[in-house]
Amino acid sequence: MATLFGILRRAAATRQYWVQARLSSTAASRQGELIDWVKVNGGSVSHAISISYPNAATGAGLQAAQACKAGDRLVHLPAHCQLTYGDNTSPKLMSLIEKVPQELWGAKLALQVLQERCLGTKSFFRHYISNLPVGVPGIPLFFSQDAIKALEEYPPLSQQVKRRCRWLVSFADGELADAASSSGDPFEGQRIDANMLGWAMAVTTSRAFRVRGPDKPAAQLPLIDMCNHSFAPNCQVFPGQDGSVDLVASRDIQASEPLLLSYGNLSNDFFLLDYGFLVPLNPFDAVAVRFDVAFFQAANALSKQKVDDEALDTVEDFQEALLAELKLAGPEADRELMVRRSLPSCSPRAVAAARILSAQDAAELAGRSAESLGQWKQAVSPINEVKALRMLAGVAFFVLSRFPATLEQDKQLLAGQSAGPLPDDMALAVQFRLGKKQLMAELLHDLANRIKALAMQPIGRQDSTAAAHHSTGNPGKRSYSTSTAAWTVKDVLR
Ligand SMILES: C[S@@+](CC[C@H](N)C(=O)[O-])C[C@H]1O[C@@H](n2cnc3c(N)ncnc32)[C@H](O)[C@@H]1O
Repeated sequence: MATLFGILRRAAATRQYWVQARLSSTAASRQGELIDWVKVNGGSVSHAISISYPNAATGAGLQAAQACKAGDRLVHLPAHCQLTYGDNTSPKLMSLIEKVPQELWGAKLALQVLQERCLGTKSFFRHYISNLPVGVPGIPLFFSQDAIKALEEYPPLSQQVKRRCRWLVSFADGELADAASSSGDPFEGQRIDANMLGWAMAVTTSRAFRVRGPDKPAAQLPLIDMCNHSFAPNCQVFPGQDGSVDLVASRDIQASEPLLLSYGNLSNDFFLLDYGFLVPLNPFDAVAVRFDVAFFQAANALSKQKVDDEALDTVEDFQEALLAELKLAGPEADRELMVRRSLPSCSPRAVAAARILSAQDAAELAGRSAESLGQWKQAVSPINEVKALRMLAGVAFFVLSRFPATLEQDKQLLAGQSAGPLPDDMALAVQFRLGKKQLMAELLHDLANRIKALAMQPIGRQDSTAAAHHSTGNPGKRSYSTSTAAWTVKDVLR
């Protein structure tokens, strides 16, 4: 692994990203050639758009050279101008593409991109290929060892990076080396190493479109792929019946506004891994938490739960059954819980699990489906809710405390207070993990607010039913008065 990061890192350092803050005359003429290439090959490019350089961080982009109206077609790209694989791919290349696992869809397309690159001036796509960035340094495949180490604070991402690296090395050393030494080499006699394959994969994951659905091969869309990302886009891409693709203004656009597409409602894991950038305070960011009954129970203890702790020491059959319904227990369990930035979507399964594990007996949850237990508005009872919220807060606290560096330490690192200015890859890695900590801190804050809000409410009639049950059905446990509002949740919080 060390070797691969070393190889990719050295390669990134010796190459210049072609997108500079200012447009060099060579780059400008190459882009002019790309626009002409689209036009002479049956496509169209509206005179209302041009290539721009918004800033060094985003690289090049498209912008409106003149005002455009909603619905205006800005680029039309016929099917044969889209770089993809399929019927026209040589059998030798196709057999390599088929050996790539489905989840690495970007690597399948990367092999076709590499073939075009190796064909050089003989390639139909030469104007597109010569406009591609020669490095995508924000993508973690090209990170230094230190930056990878900084990412290891959040294993769900660092493990994916390492898996990709391992696959790149083994595929390049195995399948690609074999292909090079056999007849009909698809790469014109050029040896494709892990670095070249890594470059091509970074190019495809950061620029490919899957407009025809996830089951169809992805495609590079020349020119259209120069649109940068925004969650408030002003353009959309539409596939046509004949295989063509259009870039269309989705609202009126003023002159000199950038043309922006949404790459999808993605978490920062995807933005970093596939595109090499992060969206600060990304509303779709998420933290993966592995569900484990013992972990939730320990979190509960950590939150200093005072009421009925003994009920939480074991998992009763009714709880096990509901957890299995949520696929959090049993042979088909999927224990990954996603905690998302917006609290209402803080993993309904996590909310349900906390309510289930906080229930004192089966009667408390009678008539409730596992699904309804995951909806914030469908609390079991104020008392159960406080216990569940405290459990979730304990989980959030646990997750936060497991990060080796604190939120404050990361902020100091980014401000250059600890070790001076960080190299770009380290800054990205620290920003990424800081985002996860901020998300968990926001969750903790929101849970605390919910607990406080509950504490202000008297327990009403609805809860007195559950309270009555506990007072009669569980003689050993703390008894609740059935008189309306005799209890407030403040009592539970003591
Ligand atoms: C599809 S390409 C867009 C064109 C690209 N900027 C270029 O120079 O050719 C996607 C790449 O653009 C950059 N990018 C796009 N949107 C961005 C954003 N909102 N913030 C930072 N970088 C962005 C990232 O480097 C990403 O990998």
